[in-house]
Amino acid sequence: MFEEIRNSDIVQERAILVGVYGPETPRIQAEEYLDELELLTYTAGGKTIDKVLQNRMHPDPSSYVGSGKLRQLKSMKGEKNIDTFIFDDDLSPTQIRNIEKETQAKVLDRSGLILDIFASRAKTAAAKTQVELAQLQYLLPRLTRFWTHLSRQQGGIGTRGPGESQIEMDRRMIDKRIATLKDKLDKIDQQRQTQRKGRSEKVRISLVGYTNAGKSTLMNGLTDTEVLAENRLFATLDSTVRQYEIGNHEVLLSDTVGFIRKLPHDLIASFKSTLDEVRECDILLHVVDASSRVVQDYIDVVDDTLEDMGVNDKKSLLVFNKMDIIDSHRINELKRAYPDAVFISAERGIGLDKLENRIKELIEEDFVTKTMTIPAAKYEGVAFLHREANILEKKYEGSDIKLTFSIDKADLMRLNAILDNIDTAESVM
Ligand SMILES: Nc1nc2c(ncn2[C@@H]2O[C@H](COP(=O)(O)OP(=O)(O)OP(=O)(O)O)[C@@H](O)[C@H]2O)c(=O)[nH]1
Ligand SMILES: [Mg+2]
Repeated sequence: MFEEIRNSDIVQERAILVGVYGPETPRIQAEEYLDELELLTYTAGGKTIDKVLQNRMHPDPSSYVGSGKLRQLKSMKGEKNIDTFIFDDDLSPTQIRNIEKETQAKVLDRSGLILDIFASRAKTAAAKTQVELAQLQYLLPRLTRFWTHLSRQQGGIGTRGPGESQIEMDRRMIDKRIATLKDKLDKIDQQRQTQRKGRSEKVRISLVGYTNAGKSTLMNGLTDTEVLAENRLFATLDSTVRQYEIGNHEVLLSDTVGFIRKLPHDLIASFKSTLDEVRECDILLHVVDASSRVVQDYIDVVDDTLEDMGVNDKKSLLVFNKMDIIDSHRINELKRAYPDAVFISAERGIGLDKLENRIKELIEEDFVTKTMTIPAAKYEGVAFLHREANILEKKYEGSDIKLTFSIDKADLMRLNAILDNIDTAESVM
């Protein structure tokens, strides 16, 4: 009995997905987008019953699709017992209101859906605060609709929404909450900056990429840890950092939130603290799901998002993942198109050695090998080298120590400052 009630509670919301195609978005691309929207809907706990695409020059400003299509949606709602229409683009408050009025169903747009997923998946305090901030910023311009919606539920059809003054009051309340959340995020930000300072000597590598590309699986494969990886979008919402070694280099590898086409702008802004890990790293590993039909689209979305975040001059390596599920013909095609990329299967552990070698090469690009004879009195310099450099050879010559080491160029400058330019220094490379 109890079980039955539980089951009826978790009946999935039944949704129809709606998109448009036309001169700017060819049909095949629009179909791919709706497939992605279906995965988003599934991630949010909904079930896609049908997908509807309309050929239009532009989305209709008052109702996104044309009025004929809107009537069709309405009749589909009755026939297929639909709860919700989910639109692939962001809708204006007016569009949402008009579509809801005509179809008498719940209407969601892409940003609303993504925010909902983020809200349900946020686990850490930081992620929760960041999502709430983005949600309120999304809600603010839509407040009128929100209220008419509420009052309809409370007072039945025909009840008028609350007066302007009540909306105004609510707006002020939300503004206040937004300010509080921003304060809270500033504090989290400061804490994280302090944490990051403490580990500045290590090479920092960030995994970035489209959601579901396999970033967390790769993190697990490289570092032998267990971060959550699953076939839903946005499995990871906060960043996780793991220390690990490549060659002789100590590396901090971070896994973070994935990107998606049309990620709501408020969301990127409020995830600043999480994404600082990416902003401040030395090397980006851009993970791509090679089994996708639209690989370059995914790469572009990630590159554009990085640019929006102000990240554009980092060393980066393209990593094509999921090689185990694509055929050799396609692999060759990709290898020709992306000659500098590394091809792996994070899940099967294929190609990880090669990937590590490439990472090592990238790290060492910035390294120089030096031999120096350091007088024992300059022990601070010796200590610095033990901390920051790879010591390749060490010989005692009387009270002096002769060291051969490889070191990051920036650290070499710091070393020179410490040693006050010892004149016995000689370069090997
Ligand atoms: N076939 C195959 N599947 C893989 C591979 N790597 C990851 N996957 C699957 O892809 C899905 C997503 O993997 P995740 O590691 O969670 O992806 P992510 O990039 O961290 O995703 P988000 O955190 O959601 O942005 C999971 O179902 C993995 O099992 C691979 O090499 N081959
Ligand atoms: Mg992940």
